[in-house]
Amino acid sequence: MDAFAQKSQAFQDWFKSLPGATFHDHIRIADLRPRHAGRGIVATADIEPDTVLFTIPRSSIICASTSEVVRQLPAVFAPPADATEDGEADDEHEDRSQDSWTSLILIMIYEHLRGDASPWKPYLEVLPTEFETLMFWSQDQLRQLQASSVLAKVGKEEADSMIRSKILPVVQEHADVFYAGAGARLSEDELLALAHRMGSTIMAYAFDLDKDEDEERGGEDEDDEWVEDREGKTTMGMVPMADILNADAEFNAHINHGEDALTATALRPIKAGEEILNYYGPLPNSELLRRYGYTTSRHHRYDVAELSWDSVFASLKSLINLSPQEWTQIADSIEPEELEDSFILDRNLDEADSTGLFPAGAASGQPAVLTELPHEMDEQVKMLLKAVKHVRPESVPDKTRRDEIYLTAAQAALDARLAEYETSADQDRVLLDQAVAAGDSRLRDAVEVRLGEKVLLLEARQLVEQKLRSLADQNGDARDAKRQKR
Ligand SMILES: C[S@@+](CC[C@H](N)C(=O)[O-])C[C@H]1O[C@@H](n2cnc3c(N)ncnc32)[C@H](O)[C@@H]1O
Repeated sequence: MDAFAQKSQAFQDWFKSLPGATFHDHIRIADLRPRHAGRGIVATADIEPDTVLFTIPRSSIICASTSEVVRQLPAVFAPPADATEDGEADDEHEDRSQDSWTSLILIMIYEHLRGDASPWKPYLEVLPTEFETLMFWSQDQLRQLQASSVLAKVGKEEADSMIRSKILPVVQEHADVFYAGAGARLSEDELLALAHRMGSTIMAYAFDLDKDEDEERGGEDEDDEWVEDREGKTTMGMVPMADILNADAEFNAHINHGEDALTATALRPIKAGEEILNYYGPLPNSELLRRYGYTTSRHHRYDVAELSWDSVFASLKSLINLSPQEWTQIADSIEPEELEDSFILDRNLDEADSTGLFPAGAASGQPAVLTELPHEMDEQVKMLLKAVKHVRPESVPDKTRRDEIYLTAAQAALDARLAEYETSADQDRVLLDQAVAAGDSRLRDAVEVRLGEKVLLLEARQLVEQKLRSLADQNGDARDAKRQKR
C-alpha cells in the first residue's frame, strides 16, 4: 500500500470509529489521481436510491463550536463589542473581529500546528497541501486564460492583505496557544504560506453549516470571493468524508444537514464502479477553476462571458452621427449610477433535477444554445437611444431603426470582445487536444475556460445575426405591403 492509500485507509478507519458515524459497505475511498481528481468515493456494488451512504456526526466537524482554540481564545472569536446592528464595526475602530472565513482559517492553523494532539489528525492528513486553483498559477499559466474576466477575480493580493491584517497578528500575539505543541515556530513567510493553504482548502472543501439545504459551498447566490467578509453570520466548517466527494453539474448524491448529523444519500440508482458525486452549484467553468481548481464538460452549460458597456457604447457612437456637443448633452441627461459597467451573457438554463440529472432533452455535456441577450443590456441601450432621439429625432426615427442600431452595435461589440482573445475557438479545439495529449492539466483547464467563453460569444453573435435577418425580413414585408396597397 503506498503512502496515499495508507492515508486514505487511516482516515476511513478513523471516520468509522467516530460515535454516530456510518459508512456504507457498498462504497470505498478511491485513488483518482490518474484522472487528476485526487481522492473520491466510488460504489463497489449497485446502490438503491435514497440509500444513506454515510453519516457525519456534527461533533466531528471542524468549526467554531468544536475546536479547542475558540474555548482558549474567546475574545479573538467573539463578535466585536462596537459592532453596529448589522455586524459592521464602526468607522473609528479598526475591525479586528474575525468573520466565519478568517475564524475557520485560524481554527485550521491551530489544529494543524497541534500535530498528533489534534483529534482530527487522520482527517488533516488527507487534506491537500497543493492546489490547482488560480491563486497558485504562474503569470505564464494565467496568460493562457487570455481575455477571460476570471483573471480579475483571482484575488491573491486581497488574500495576502487579509491574512496579514487578521491572521498573522492573532497567531503571533497568542503564540503560547498556537504553538502549545512541540512544533517549531514558523517564520512569517511560512505562516503566510500556511494561511494561504488553509484558506484555499476552505474555499474548495468547507461547507456552510447553519444555512438552509442547498446553500453549502458553491451555492448559487454566493459571491464566493476569497476574502469576502462574511460578518460572522454563517458558520463554516470542515466536514470529514463529505468533502472526499468530488462533484459535477450532474451528480448522484446529496448532503442533508440534520440536527445532530449530516448524511450523504443516493439520489438515484448508482451502479457498481460509478463515482459518487456531489454538486457545487451552477458554476461556469471559470469559477469552478478559480474556486476548486478543475473544469468539467458538463459545467460548460453554465459558462458566462462579459461584455463591457464601454465597447457597446463605442459601437453605438460609431453608428450614430452626432456632434461631440450632442454626445455631451446625452451623457449629461443620464445619471452615471444608472449605467451598468458590463453585462453577463449566459444561457440561463435549468439546473439538474431532483435525481441529479439535467432536465430531459438537455443532452449531457452539450450545452444548449444562448437564446437571449442580457436584459440589462437591452434596457440600457434603449435608454441611451431614447436620449439620442430626444437630441436628434431623425437619427432614431422608429422602433425598427432603433433595434437595427442596437443589434449592429451588439454585433460589433461581440466581434471586438472575441478579438480580445488571442486564438479563435477553432484553434482552441486543436490546442485543447494537444494539451490533453501532453498531460498539461493547467493548460487544458485554461483552454476549456477561454473556449467555453468564446463558444458563448459566438452563440450570441449568431443570435444577433438571426435577429438582424428577421428585422430585415420584416422590413421587406412591410415595404411589399405598402407597395401592394398603392
Ligand atoms: C471537496 S474536495 C473533493 C475531494 C478531493 N478530490 C480530494 O482528493 O481531497 C474538492 C476538490 O476535489 C477536486 N475535484 C472535485 N470534483 C472534481 C472533478 N469532477 N474532477 C476533478 N477534480 C475534482 C478538486 O481539486 C476540488 O478542489
